Amino acid sequence: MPYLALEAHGLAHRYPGASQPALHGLDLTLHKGEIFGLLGPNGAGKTTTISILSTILKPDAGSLMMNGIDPWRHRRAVRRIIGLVPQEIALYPSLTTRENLRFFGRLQNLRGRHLRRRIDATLAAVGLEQRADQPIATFSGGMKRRANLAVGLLHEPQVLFLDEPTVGIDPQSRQLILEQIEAFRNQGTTMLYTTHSMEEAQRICSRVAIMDQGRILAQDTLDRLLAGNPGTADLGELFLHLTGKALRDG
Ligand SMILES: Nc1ncnc2c1ncn2[C@@H]1O[C@H](COP(=O)(O)OP(=O)(O)OP(=O)(O)O)[C@@H](O)[C@H]1O
Repeated sequence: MPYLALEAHGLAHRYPGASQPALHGLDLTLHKGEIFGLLGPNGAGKTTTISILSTILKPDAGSLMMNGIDPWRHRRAVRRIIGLVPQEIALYPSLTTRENLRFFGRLQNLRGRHLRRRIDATLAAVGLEQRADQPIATFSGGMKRRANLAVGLLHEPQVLFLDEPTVGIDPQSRQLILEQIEAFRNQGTTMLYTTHSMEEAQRICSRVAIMDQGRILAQDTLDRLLAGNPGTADLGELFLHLTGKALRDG
């Protein structure tokens, strides 16, 4: 039985004023050192799940353990070991990459020489050393995505949540980000990754969950999911079979 980096049971959430819950009793496990793909059409509940797992949003019901720690009782300790790369670019456009990293690093209580070392290491990890002192506003979409990724890595999280980190970028930047994500996995980082791309999920994820309308419909290795659903040749067909929708509908 692999060591679990994260264990969630029965997570439920309804946004104020919404007629339907965004999540209905979701169960999810992350094995230490794996890339886990969370797939679903628009509105399935992927971002809501990530918001709860990264302790930004409190669920109405359910339990969550992260590396054996209850994040609701020990939020500060848990926030030291998790990182979040949000779907929206969350950077100050008029500041340089280095200035953004310094600002967010201080928010994470990194200081002095350690912060400077982490900024240099993170800039190298995302391939932005040469652009470190240029304002984010001058960057291409792919470079902004890489800078966004850098912020999530600054404090060397053990568990990293990535919400569509390759959305809307050119194939070269996408390739670079996927290679970086695989490199973090090789260094032992556990990752939960949301995407609309079946090619990406097939390439980098050891296990996937397919969700729709706030529910997980299936969760396993790709091989076992395909074996358990005869007649489905790949992830796209499995997704269509389970949800009645094409994977990329947005
Ligand atoms: N702040 C909010 N207030 C009210 N409803 C919300 C809010 N955020 C999300 N929702 C609703 O909750 C449901 C799940 O949304 P969520 O953003 O988690 O889906 P998603 O799978 O991440 O979608 P996408 O692929 O479009 O990012 C949707 O019906 C959405 O309209």
